Amino acid sequence: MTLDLLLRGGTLVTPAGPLRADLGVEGGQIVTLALEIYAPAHQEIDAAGLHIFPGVVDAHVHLNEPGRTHWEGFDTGTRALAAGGATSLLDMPLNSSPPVLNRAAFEAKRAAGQAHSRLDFGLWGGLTPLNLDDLDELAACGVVGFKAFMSHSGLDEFPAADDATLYAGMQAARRLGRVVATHAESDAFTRSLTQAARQAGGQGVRDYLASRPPITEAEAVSRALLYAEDTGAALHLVHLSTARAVVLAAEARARGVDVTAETCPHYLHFTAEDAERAGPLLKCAPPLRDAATREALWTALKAGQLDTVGSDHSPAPPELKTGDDFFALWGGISGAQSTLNVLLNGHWARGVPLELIAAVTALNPARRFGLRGKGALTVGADADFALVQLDEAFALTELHDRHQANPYRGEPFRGRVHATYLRGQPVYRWTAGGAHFDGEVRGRLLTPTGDV
Ligand SMILES: NC(=O)N[C@H]1NC(=O)NC1=O
Ligand SMILES: [Zn+2]
Ligand SMILES: [Zn+2]
Repeated sequence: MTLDLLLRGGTLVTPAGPLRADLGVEGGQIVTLALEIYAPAHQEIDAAGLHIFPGVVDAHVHLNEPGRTHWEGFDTGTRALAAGGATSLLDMPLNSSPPVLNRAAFEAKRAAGQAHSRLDFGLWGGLTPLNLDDLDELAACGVVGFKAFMSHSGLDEFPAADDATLYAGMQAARRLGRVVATHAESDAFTRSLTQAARQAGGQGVRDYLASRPPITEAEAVSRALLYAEDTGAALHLVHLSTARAVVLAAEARARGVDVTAETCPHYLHFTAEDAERAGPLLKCAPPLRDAATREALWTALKAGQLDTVGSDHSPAPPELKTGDDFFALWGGISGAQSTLNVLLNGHWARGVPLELIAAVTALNPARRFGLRGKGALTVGADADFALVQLDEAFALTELHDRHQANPYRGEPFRGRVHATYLRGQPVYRWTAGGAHFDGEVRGRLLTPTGDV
């Protein structure tokens, strides 16, 4: 047997911890793992001194193609993801246009992904009052789950799910064997607090932060958990920004609710004070919180109470991030490239184990969304991995997403991604000469196997 590729001398980040081992690839899959592999190979890579992470499965990105490719698209978005060590992504049903609310919109986005995605991609369908009748056909198309907003989404074409819609959507999702993901902020709270702030003439960053206090998240999370408990649906709480919400999820899980919790790198890396300084680049919903909350999220992560970390990469053109009225600016953070790096900073500064980083960025999202062959460095899995020089310090200056403005620009990190491989082929390589992307587009549609 001649292997296609042999990685020699690296340290694999396995679920049981870092392990010095060689890794052999054939036909795009990992076919052998051993302390030393003697089989001949067409290509050998000296991975001595490098850590090999399972490719990041970013379950929360907004690539916005078709329809808003000038905000972000599959080509630029997947370049940034690959440079950050990602090999798979799950794209949200908005802010592409039309949003993925039915079969035709699914097919349009699938075609765009197949034409332009450098990475394997799965698609979320939307759950809104407009498309309860379309959930069955979206499931048949292969959506990984249904995403609902419990407050205004920022786009009128993707209306928030009222309580009855969310409940009915969960009943359908349970029947269809799909996860429901919620953007859990209370519409009643956010709407009235926003209105009150604006009526009082508030239009600054502090006014915005104050209009979405932690109770707006806790209240919506509680309601979503109650509905999941009642319907038996699988619930994925995206972008939790407070430890209180994480605790609510953990308590529900302890009493048998099928719930997983995501946070995002920006809640682990930045604070409200950073937002006050940096302004529009750090506008997001839920908003950034204080330093104590950030610390509590790291603690929850280390305690295993956060299942996944997704980027919620949601960029917009500079003109939508410019203006005096902070409420009117686009809310969304450009973070596709930096998820693994934020977590590696947590490894260095807070002792987050490498295998936990691999779990929240790869294994857990792959399992939760039924992505067979993804998420771990095991024999039979797709040969998706990132080669990382763990102790290499650098400032993030080369960003590959569509727009240059990025809150992570210049941030100090330690742990540089030197190469990313998808199904045994390089998609990204970093050398002293700079970044190199493989010319070919090979992304495949990922559909859930059903074991959610
Ligand atoms: N529509 C959209 O991308 N919204 C995202 N942006 C953000 O900051 N929070 C979100 O849910
Ligand atoms: Zn959201
Ligand atoms: Zn999002």
